[in-house]
Amino acid sequence: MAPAGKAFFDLPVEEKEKYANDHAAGKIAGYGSKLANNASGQLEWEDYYFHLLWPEQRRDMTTWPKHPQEYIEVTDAYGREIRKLVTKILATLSSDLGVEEERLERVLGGENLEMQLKINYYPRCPQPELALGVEAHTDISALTFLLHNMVPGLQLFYEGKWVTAKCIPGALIVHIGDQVEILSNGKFTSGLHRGLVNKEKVRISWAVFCDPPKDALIGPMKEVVDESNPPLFPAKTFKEHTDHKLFKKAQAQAEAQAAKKLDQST
Ligand SMILES: O=C(O)CCC(=O)C(=O)O
Ligand SMILES: [Fe+2]
Repeated sequence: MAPAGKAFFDLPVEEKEKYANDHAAGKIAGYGSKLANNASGQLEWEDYYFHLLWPEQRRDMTTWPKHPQEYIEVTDAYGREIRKLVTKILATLSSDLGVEEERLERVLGGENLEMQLKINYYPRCPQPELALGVEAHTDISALTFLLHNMVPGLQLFYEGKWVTAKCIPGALIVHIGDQVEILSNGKFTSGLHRGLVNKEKVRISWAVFCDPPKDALIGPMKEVVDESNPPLFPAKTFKEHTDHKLFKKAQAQAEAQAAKKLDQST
């Protein structure tokens, strides 16, 4: 799957632009480019490709790249393997929480559980200290599965500092996302992480986000809440959780911009 994904980004720009997304028109799937200042004033710089991978019957194949030729077949095969792994991991996490094995998968939508693929392409950056590929965040997903092209750049915030993830050939990195943190009432935590750009090499990562359907109600599960463990999060639909997070991000950006203006005018 990795060579097929990389080959897409090696295509001429005109070819890639045929798959361009259009957020303003509500078309979120496809090829996109990000060059923006984040809330801390650092430049975010990456290209990406985003499309739905699961459930199979909801895929829109017009949003999947047709070049390279093997893209669809290998990405489909990868998606099937990840889907099986999702069931296994959710069963293990459910057992750890002392609930039935199927419990987490069921609240996350069961058959309707979604997987979105995002391929991140971080260009070489001559001054990597001035730019970030993806700013510090936790994933809004339930789980995230990450593969990358062995160029270091993924960092996790651990015990008060940024730690660079090791590059282990063939290893799959699994993140707990916000939805599992909420369902477990904080027993599992959604890890803060970021993606750095590299001075010498292009970095590519493949993230599969495993999400509940938009209308699924996600709150701390009743089995993990009691008098001494009151709910730490309000129950909301996945869409409401997403909108809230986007709103807070936009607010932080606006505040940072305002502070910068004030700074410049004094
Ligand atoms: O590039 C990476 O390793 C991380 C990307 C990431 O965190 C994301 O797309 O949510
Ligand atoms: Fe992430």
